[in-house]
Amino acid sequence: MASSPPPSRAETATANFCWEPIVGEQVIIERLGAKADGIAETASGPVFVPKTLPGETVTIERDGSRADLIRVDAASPERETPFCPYFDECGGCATQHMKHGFYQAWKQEILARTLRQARIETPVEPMIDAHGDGRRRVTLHVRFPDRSMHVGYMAARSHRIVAIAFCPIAEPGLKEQAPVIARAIGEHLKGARKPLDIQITNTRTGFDVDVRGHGPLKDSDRLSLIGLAERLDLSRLSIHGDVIVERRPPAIAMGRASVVPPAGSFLQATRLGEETLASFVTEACGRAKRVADLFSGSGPFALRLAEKSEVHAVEHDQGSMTALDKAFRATPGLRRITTEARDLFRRPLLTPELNAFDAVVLDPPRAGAEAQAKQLAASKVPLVVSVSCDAATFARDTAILTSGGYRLERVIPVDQFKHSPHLEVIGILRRDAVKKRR
Ligand SMILES: C[S@@+](CC[C@H](N)C(=O)[O-])C[C@H]1O[C@@H](n2cnc3c(N)ncnc32)[C@H](O)[C@@H]1O
Repeated sequence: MASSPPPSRAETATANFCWEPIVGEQVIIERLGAKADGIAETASGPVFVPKTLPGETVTIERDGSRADLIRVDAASPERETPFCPYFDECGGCATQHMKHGFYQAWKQEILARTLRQARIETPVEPMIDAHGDGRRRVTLHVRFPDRSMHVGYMAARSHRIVAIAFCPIAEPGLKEQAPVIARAIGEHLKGARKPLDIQITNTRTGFDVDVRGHGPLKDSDRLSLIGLAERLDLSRLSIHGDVIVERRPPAIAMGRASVVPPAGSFLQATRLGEETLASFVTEACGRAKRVADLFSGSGPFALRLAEKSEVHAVEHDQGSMTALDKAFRATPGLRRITTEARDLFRRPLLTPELNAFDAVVLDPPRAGAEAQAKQLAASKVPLVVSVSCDAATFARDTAILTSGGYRLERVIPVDQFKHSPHLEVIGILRRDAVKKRR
């Protein structure tokens, strides 16, 4: 019987790619992907290796195109010792192994490249560090595999929990207290053994905790959680936004106002991030008489803009609109703020409505504001300040606005999610006065 020739390297690699993990393979990292993974080109295609840098020789274990780092054999001069003891395992941070200058240049280039691909030529300004005292909100996970309880963050690209005693990138106070709170809540709800996601926000009056993943509570659980909130001195405790107990209103300072956002609603990740974004927004709007703040949340921009301008705030979450209205009424000396709960994806402000404003601020979720940008592109509004947490949708929406006659004057990256690939960006767009048609 004729023996078949030995498989080529590519065939072996392809076979391994399909069927079994490869352990102990050495590769060279060529570049970084948008999520900060190092990318090595192999015979079976690109392989993504987290926590590696271009030029490094590393040994990996891989399953298809995804790999885990076993060791760095030859390190890049841009490699830094991570300051967090959990970094190697934890999926929360992706870039602590990069030297600061390298990290900044890499992040800035992701934005610049995305804009170039959308044929937007405006130069990107230097990135502003807005980490400040750290994240004011963290989400910890509680899982009940087997008979045990695990509390921590998810491991990178996995549902495995990495137990942590503290999170060094959270605000002082929150960094050690968050795992204590999550564990205590897990202990109280462990009877149901449901996976829990516990969002903890550091507010002016204490920790505001929203628990996701648990179904409706039994009366006995409810009572025991009220007792726990007392013992942990929480300001508020809610399950899926349903408030179990509010011992003190969990207030957040927004400019001169104090806001109590609805449980579990959106909040900028760091105080300095919010202040930095808001200061660019208010500076660009200057003394504009009427400003529309679209996707306004509980009003971090509206409440600051109202020191000089009348503001119409629009957002789909009715709770956020109520919180903003209440804060406005309790703050003396502000110009008028009106609020409107409206789904801006399905019902964007229409061009004739937009034409009543001297400036429009946009701050949509990651999906962007395509429908709203199209209405703006046809409007006469002289100034649009576009705030975004997603470079790709920012580029898409900006291209819509520039094709409608806006000039993109400035692009400012704001690094609120330090140690991650996420980046905030502010675009300032103006159009010259549109002559009235006869
Ligand atoms: C990135 S956040 C910005 C919020 C606010 N500007 C801030 O800085 O806190 C986006 C906001 O858009 C709201 N949102 C999401 N989808 C929406 C929709 N379809 N229509 C209107 N608002 C929406 C969210 O509730 C959230 O408050």
